[in-house]
Amino acid sequence: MDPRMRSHPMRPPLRPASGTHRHSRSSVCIVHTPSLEPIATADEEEEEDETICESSDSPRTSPSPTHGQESSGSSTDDSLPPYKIALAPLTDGVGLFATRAIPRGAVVLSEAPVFTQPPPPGRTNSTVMAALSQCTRDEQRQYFNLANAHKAPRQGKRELLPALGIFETNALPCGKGRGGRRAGVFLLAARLNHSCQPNVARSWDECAQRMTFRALRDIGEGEELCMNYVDVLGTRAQRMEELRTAFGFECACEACALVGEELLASDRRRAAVRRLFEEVAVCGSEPTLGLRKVKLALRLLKEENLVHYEASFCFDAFQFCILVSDYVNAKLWVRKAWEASCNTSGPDSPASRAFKMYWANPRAHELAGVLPQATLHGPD
Ligand SMILES: C[S@@+](CC[C@H](N)C(=O)[O-])C[C@H]1O[C@@H](n2cnc3c(N)ncnc32)[C@H](O)[C@@H]1O
Repeated sequence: MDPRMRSHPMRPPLRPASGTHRHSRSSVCIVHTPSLEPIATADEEEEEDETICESSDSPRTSPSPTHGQESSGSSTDDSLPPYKIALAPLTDGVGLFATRAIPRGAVVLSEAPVFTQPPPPGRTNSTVMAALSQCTRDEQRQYFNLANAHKAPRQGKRELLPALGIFETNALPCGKGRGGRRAGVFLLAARLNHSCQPNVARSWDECAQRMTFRALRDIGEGEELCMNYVDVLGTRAQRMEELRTAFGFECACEACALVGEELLASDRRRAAVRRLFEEVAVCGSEPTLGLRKVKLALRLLKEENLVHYEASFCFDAFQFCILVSDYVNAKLWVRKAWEASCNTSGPDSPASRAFKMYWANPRAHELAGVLPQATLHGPD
């Protein structure tokens, strides 16, 4: 389960090194996510969307799924689920498939966990069994029909008892409880397979205690809905190794099926984006160079059909612009970051709310005007 807790890397939130609100030129540091302090707190290590509201130990909401809700302007009035469970030919089991076209940003599914568990060592087969005893017969039946990647021992990992094995195969991170970060099983979303070119993003809604799954791009009728269990910026060999170790399967996704020149090009692009992600963070005193790197990363991400990091890079570009008091372009970049964030995690996520706040008032960012004035570029 652990790798699914880190579907993509995020930098820690911006924290002034000295506790002051200004920076010397040499200490300027670009961070990939906004400081959420004015609005909310977030655990950036695992990039969860956690809005300040009731305790995450609040009573469980109904696990009945909802779907087809709106996000940032996309619209559908069809009340039937936009997915169905069907055999997934490239995997051993089933998957979720779109039953109609789903526009980018639309909520595909919103589901409460059937139950949650604390992190190990507080999570054992007995604690999972105890939680299951509180579920209905139908939920128990559905639970024991889910995939189990821990049926047999493999690669130094011991076999797990069925209840725990199913939990570790299917659970997703969902907020913090008293015992630490919790994970839960979502009976429908557990059917989402992994893709290194995912078309669905998940975000945890702390207030509603539900996981929301949104379309990362326009999805066609019949297309399989897939999220990513591990970070997808590695080369195919790195991704395969991680999936094999954690889940014991050989990834059969479109990106991993590439061969020859196409595979080499894909590996090169992903490796370059990962490198740029690191390099951009240390370009604080060279905003022109930093912005060039952001634009290159965005182009490579587009070529790879990867959407996940768009908001993050656009927010980096915003920071380069505000460093030199280019508020016109800063607003264009942070608006783009907001749009991307709404599409992946919804308008109420802490990141989306922070982007919106900086869009309204870019001067509120603590890096504003730290470097001599200049004019940079807006998005293409
Ligand atoms: C959370 S379940 C996903 C749903 C599962 N296919 C089912 O039938 O219930 C995870 C398991 O699905 C399979 N799986 C998921 N993504 C895959 C992929 N890209 N390639 C091959 N198998 C995959 C693996 O067996 C994995 O352990």
